[in-house]
Amino acid sequence: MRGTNTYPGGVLSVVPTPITVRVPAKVNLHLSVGDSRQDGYHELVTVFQALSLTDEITVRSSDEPGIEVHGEGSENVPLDSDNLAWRAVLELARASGRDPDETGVHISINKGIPVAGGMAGGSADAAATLFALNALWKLELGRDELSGIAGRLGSDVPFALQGGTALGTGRGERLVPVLARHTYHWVIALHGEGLGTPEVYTELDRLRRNSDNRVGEVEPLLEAFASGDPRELALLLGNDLQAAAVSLRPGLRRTLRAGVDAGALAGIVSGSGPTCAFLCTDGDEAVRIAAELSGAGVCRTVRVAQGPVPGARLVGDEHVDRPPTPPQVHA
Ligand SMILES: C[C@@](CO)(OP(=O)(O)O)[C@H](O)COP(=O)(O)OP(=O)(O)OC[C@H]1O[C@@H](n2ccc(N)nc2=O)[C@H](O)[C@@H]1O
Ligand SMILES: Nc1ncnc2c1ncn2[C@@H]1O[C@H](COP(=O)(O)OP(=O)(O)O)[C@@H](O)[C@H]1O
Repeated sequence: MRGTNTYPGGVLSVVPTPITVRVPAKVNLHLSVGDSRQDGYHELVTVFQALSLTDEITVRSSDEPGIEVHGEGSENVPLDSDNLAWRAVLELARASGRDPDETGVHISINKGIPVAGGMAGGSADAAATLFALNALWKLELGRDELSGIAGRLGSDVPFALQGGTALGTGRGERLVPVLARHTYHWVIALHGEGLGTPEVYTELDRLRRNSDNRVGEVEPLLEAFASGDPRELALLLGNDLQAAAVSLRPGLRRTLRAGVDAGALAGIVSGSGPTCAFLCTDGDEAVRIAAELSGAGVCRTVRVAQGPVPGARLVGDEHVDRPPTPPQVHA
């Protein structure tokens, strides 16, 4: 359902230099969760891929600061300092010596990424806001500085800045790009009600007291990018959080089965779920499988997506090459 959510109810009186940034959703192709750390986080080894489901964030200076959210699921997005985009404004203000109470920024978010779906939509909005404000405030912060600030906002935020395909370690915030030259085709099955990330990690800890099945090593998956064959990749997808998401939402089992029955090479819960992602042989197959899945009654709606796509970037600037990237994990 499409919606509009506005705060604090004002039509803007000043409209200088709006900056619009497009930012992608992610899927974890591999998500290996270690034990719980002292700080409550889990040590991860993950492979992120950025997908062509995107949010658009428009940031402008305004004498009526605030945030508005439009699009799918907007009614479930907070409009106060709980919004990750707003937290990004405050964090960047502090980091650049501004008064967080006097930012004079208005943000408009157009959601295309499912809310609370395990596709890191809130993190994407935070990353896009950092990227946009770096331009609006002419801060000229480099990739590493922005990424450091992003990591303080959430484990998934640095990846939304970077995009592409990347190996994430630590909480998921330490990234190394992975060279994945080929395009992969996905069907994404969305559910009406989201799952909370902390709840899913807690459920995994609970399940592990009785049985401790973990995904294998990440290296075979990294090697599979060389051929670009989705069949090879499909055999290696794995997510430790999947069992926990399915335990909390048993209906996901049916969704995963229906995608594979419809012809997907493999299906996986995306991150903490409940969104499911299905890898397909090619774009035509993805369209066909999406049509079949949407009639199967196992999810709210479906999308077709491709990956990898770039991270946060200015709208209108999509074809401008980025600076050279750091060393790659796989050539
Ligand atoms: C599971 C993943 C997989 O990429 O994403 P989602 O599927 O939710 O989008 C991430 O680990 C989510 O990252 P993100 O949503 O940024 O989480 P954060 O805000 O940093 O943390 C929210 C909560 O998740 C748990 N958490 C998160 C990351 C991590 N490595 N270990 C954890 O245990 C903690 O309970 C933490 O308080
Ligand atoms: N800009 C935002 N977009 C979406 N959700 C947000 C945003 N800011 C804060 N949230 C909150 O974060 C929660 C998780 O949302 P999201 O990042 O979309 O999912 P996930 O963590 O499963 O990938 C939502 O339930 C919502 O309350």
